[in-house]
Amino acid sequence: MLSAQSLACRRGRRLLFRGLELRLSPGSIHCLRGPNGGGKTSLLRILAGLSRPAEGQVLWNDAPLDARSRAGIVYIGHANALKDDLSLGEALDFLGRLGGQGGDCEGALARLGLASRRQAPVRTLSQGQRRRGALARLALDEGGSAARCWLLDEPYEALDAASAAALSALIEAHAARGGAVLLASHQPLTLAGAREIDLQRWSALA
Ligand SMILES: Nc1ncnc2c1ncn2[C@@H]1O[C@H](COP(=O)(O)OP(=O)(O)OP(=O)(O)O)[C@@H](O)[C@H]1O
Repeated sequence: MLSAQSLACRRGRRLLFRGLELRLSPGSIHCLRGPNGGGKTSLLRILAGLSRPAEGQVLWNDAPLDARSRAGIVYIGHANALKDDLSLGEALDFLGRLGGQGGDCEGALARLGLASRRQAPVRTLSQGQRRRGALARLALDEGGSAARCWLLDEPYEALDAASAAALSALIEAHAARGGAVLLASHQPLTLAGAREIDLQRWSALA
């Protein structure tokens, strides 16, 4: 599905990693590990097509990633990207449309335990509720036909135990449907069939 060949990443004057090889196949779950500042966010952004690598390339089904194939990727970064002035339902609907996801917003919010907050302005939500709202985008994929690749940056941050369990269930179900998932996390995770990728293997930092 999504793969990387000989990737190198430079931030400012520092080379973070080089020679990175990666293959995210349908049905796979990978957990990206590495120390603070090691380049996990930088790698996810490169894989999502949001920034360019210093060397190497990102491939979608063995062809260079382009605007069309980027539609197959759902990237959820540190920022939740929910507009403060919209209601949660409107903000999710906007994000879903922008990402070419159809899906049922009401059902997606219910999956993350946010059904009762659908009309609430985003600005009135707690940190954990905003994170859950952003992650409800993943539930929009549930009825979709195309198996996408999810790139998630610290998705468990700020989640309570019930929401973390709901997220794990979404990730495992997505992989079972033939989707691929790469998530960066510092937390110990128990996701069925997940493999670890240690970014330090390609580190160029002294
Ligand atoms: N816009 C930028 N300009 C220059 N350097 C940057 C920029 N953004 C990030 N960096 C640097 O790149 C390095 C890697 O940052 P990145 O956010 O990818 O790490 P990370 O592994 O995700 O870290 P964390 O575990 O703390 O989230 C850090 O040293 C950071 O200071």
